[in-house]
Amino acid sequence: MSVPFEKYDGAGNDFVVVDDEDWDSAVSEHASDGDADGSAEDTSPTASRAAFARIHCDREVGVADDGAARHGADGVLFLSLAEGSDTAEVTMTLVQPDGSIAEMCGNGARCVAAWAADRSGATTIDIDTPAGTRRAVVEGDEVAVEMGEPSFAPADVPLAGEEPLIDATLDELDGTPAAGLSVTAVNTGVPHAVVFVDDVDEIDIDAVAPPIRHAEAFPAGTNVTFASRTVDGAGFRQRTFERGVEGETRACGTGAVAVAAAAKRLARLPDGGRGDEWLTVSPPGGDLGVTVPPDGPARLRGPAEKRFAGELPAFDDDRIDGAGDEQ
Ligand SMILES: N[C@H](CCC[C@H](N)C(=O)O)C(=O)O
Repeated sequence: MSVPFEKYDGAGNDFVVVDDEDWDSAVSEHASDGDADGSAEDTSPTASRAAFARIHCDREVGVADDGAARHGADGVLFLSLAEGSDTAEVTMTLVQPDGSIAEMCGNGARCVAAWAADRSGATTIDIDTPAGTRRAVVEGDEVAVEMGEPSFAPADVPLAGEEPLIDATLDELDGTPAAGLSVTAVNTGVPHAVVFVDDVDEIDIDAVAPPIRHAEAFPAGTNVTFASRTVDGAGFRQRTFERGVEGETRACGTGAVAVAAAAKRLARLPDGGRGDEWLTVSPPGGDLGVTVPPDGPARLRGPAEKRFAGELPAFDDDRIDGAGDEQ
């Protein structure tokens, strides 16, 4: 039983894209064919989606690009497209490599818009996410997407404490590789702990990020985004250790917005900016543009490209069951 997919990426943050209709017919065929072992996990779409994501996002043995140079993905985008007259509407569900569902994904949303434009010809796309509906506009090979208003409120991030974390050190990090680092906690659709450093290239992210990612200060966990000013001072370099990927990604859209929002809150924007100018934030995978205006939603802009298409086993029971059992 296989399911068609397309591989997209936004500045190297890459996703397997599956149309919900294709997934649902694979699920119902699988159940009716009696392939299912009869357990709820085997045919329940949610559990099966998690198992599908675990297997095909794996960086060692997951989906391979044409040259098999790179395996896996930063998540699976399950999409449902409704076409209007000159706009399109897409319901987006991002299942991450650990099987978790993320409330929002900035680069994923931009890839969703490119996918919808490729299918419908529309250039304005409304994307329904668990974090709310976000409007995207496709402009050539770039996509700009509204990202809502960043929030530092403890209830929004969310935080365990009553006070916002603004350039704050966490006692619980003492004795860990993250000891002494200051974090600024902001929700840009998902939680981010932003850490400004002198040079992001000097960070041992796999050692320093996990103590913050799992800190008790963040009851829902958090993504960990490091930022340093570019040499010319006009923008920021960015590196993000992502919750749900449990590792560094080549780009993170909500992370780029978090850098701009935290820089604005800490009066670190270039030339004392108010945030309504486009700010370049540069993760390893490519440049992103961000605005964080005083009176409206943040916006994220950058490339979103289709790389290749194919078919993947949806319910290869020998492999999926194993993955499902790990839950
Ligand atoms: N890992 C994130 C979701 C994906 C965010 C990132 N890929 C982006 O482009 O915003 C989380 O679980 O909060």
